[in-house]
Amino acid sequence: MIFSSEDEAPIARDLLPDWHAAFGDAAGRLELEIGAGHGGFALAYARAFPDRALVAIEQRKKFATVVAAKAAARELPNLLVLCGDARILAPRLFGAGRLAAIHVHFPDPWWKRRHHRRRLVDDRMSTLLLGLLAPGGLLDFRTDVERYAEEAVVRLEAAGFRNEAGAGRFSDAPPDEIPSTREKRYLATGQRVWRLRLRKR
Ligand SMILES: C[S@@+](CC[C@H](N)C(=O)[O-])C[C@H]1O[C@@H](n2cnc3c(N)ncnc32)[C@H](O)[C@@H]1O
Repeated sequence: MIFSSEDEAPIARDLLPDWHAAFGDAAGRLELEIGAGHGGFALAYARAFPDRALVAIEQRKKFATVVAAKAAARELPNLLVLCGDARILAPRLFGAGRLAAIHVHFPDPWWKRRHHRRRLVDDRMSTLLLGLLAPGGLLDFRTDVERYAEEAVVRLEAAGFRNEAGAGRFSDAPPDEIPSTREKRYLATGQRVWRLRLRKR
């Protein structure tokens, strides 16, 4: 597991992984999930879309190990589960404009003000996510925390994303949406989920 709040090490861009060697043709549509948790989304998404490749990063080793074992048992060659801090790993794994989509579902809200800097979607991360996406690429953000959703939409639009639903607005669930582990619970209880579907211009 990798922990670092500040990481200024130079990025060896010539050492980025060869995703075509790892995934074959599916690497033509390479996607990232950040904070895969128990893997409900990653496992179902990889099965539903065998022609897409998904890299799922989860910082908790226990979770990442279990999801990776399930991916192997279910024979999902288009899913790679990695353990570490996505803020540090992502720029070392993907070149600029390499990703077709990034999925961030129910990131930890870090309620206390002094913990806000640990929030996944801050200005630095917004710029990083935008840079990793190809033009037209999708940022699929879901949260159950209204305040986080309101802050994220402002921050991400300011970073340069185009909001599919219109500026400042949230999206409905697309009919073919694949729910994450946590989202399945909310679909059962009816608890509201705020969704952002944002595009790189
Ligand atoms: C509230 S859980 C949601 C899990 C899953 N996305 C879902 O919807 O069921 C948030 C997850 O993100 C992981 N996480 C938080 N920050 C992370 C980071 N910087 N890099 C990778 N994983 C992270 C946590 O360990 C946790 O498993």
